[in-house]
Amino acid sequence: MRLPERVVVGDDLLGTVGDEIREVREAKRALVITGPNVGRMFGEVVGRSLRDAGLDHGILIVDSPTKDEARRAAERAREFDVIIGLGGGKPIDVAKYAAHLAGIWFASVPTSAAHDGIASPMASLKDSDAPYSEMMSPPRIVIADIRAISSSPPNLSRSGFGDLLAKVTATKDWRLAKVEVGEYYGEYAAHLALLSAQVVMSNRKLIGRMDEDGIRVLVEALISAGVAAGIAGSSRPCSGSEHLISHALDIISQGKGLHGEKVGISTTIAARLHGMNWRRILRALDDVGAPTSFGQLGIAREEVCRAIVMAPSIRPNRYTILHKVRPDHAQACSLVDELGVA
Ligand SMILES: NC(=O)C1=CN([C@@H]2O[C@H](COP(=O)(O)OP(=O)(O)OC[C@H]3O[C@@H](n4cnc5c(N)ncnc54)[C@H](OP(=O)(O)O)[C@@H]3O)[C@@H](O)[C@H]2O)C=CC1
Ligand SMILES: O=C(CO)COP(=O)(O)O
Ligand SMILES: [Zn+2]
Repeated sequence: MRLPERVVVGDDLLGTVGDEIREVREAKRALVITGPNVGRMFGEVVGRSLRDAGLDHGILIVDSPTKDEARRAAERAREFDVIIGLGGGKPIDVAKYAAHLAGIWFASVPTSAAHDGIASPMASLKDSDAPYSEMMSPPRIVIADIRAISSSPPNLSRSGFGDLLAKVTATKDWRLAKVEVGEYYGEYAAHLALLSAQVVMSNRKLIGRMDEDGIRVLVEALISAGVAAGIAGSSRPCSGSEHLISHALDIISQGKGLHGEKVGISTTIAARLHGMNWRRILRALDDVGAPTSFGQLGIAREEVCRAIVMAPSIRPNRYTILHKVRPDHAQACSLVDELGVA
């Protein structure tokens, strides 16, 4: 099992990043990897906290989560003892991969609650051979500043809610794979991932308000889901057929919609194929104000039909309901029409 050593969740933590880093391990030089907007918003406060804690630091702005970008970051990181991934899923994934290549540890400092990669040991890099995550090491420390995350645009938190709902079908797919193809099924990791979905489902009204109380529930659930992946040793408890549809859309409809938005809507399709209550998933998305149709993300019906057909070929060795049903184009389109998610 690969788990973070320390997880700190609370208010106004960005100004304590330097002290937290020093608390976990002796370090003299920290490289902050962040995005352009987040760097502008929070780079200074984090930089000051590092200086105050006696750490020299550099800042690297990354635009896209590619392996090329992560390799460049790893080269730069050779002059540093620790990498800090500050921002959304993309800089955190680049930080994770760069730390892995450079052989140093890294800290995850999320500024949004849009995905469950905050505490997970996986990174998704976009120019890799495969359009899904690879195993790395988890962050040694996670510092989640609820106040900063609560001030992020609400569509980011709604996306995180969608990424968590996915655990309902991801864990169902995992159990199916045990029954149909004899895959290892981790009962504990599956229950933990499912719990993160159940907790946000039952707190959806609170989360929908997007205040600090609701965001805290969401962030803790995202961290828990990442821990479930750390326990399983793969993203299996967090990613099933719904993620395959979203990965296919990343290829077919590049740049449209956030990861968790696509995953959330795709969860209704996966739930329908499993014979589960898909309307409940759709209502939950609606209750927090998340998109309930691909059209809202600028993705056309035809693109969704093609993504459903493509999805089973995306990832070898991860059996899901899509591998069992293998919908053809006409069946995929009628599924989309039945659910009204086009
Ligand atoms: N490793 C894993 O286990 C997982 C990885 N992922 C990956 O994560 C990525 C998706 O992450 P996601 O966070 O949705 O996308 P991004 O990292 O692209 O973040 C989306 C946008 O939010 C902005 N942002 C972040 N925080 C704030 C804030 N506080 N205020 C204002 N704007 C903010 C970012 O700014 P800026 O431009 O500065 O970056 C960016 O423009 C995908 O690549 C996906 O594959 C998803 C799930 C799990
Ligand atoms: O997004 C993820 C979990 O939420 C990672 O899943 P993948 O391994 O399918 O990329
Ligand atoms: Zn995901």
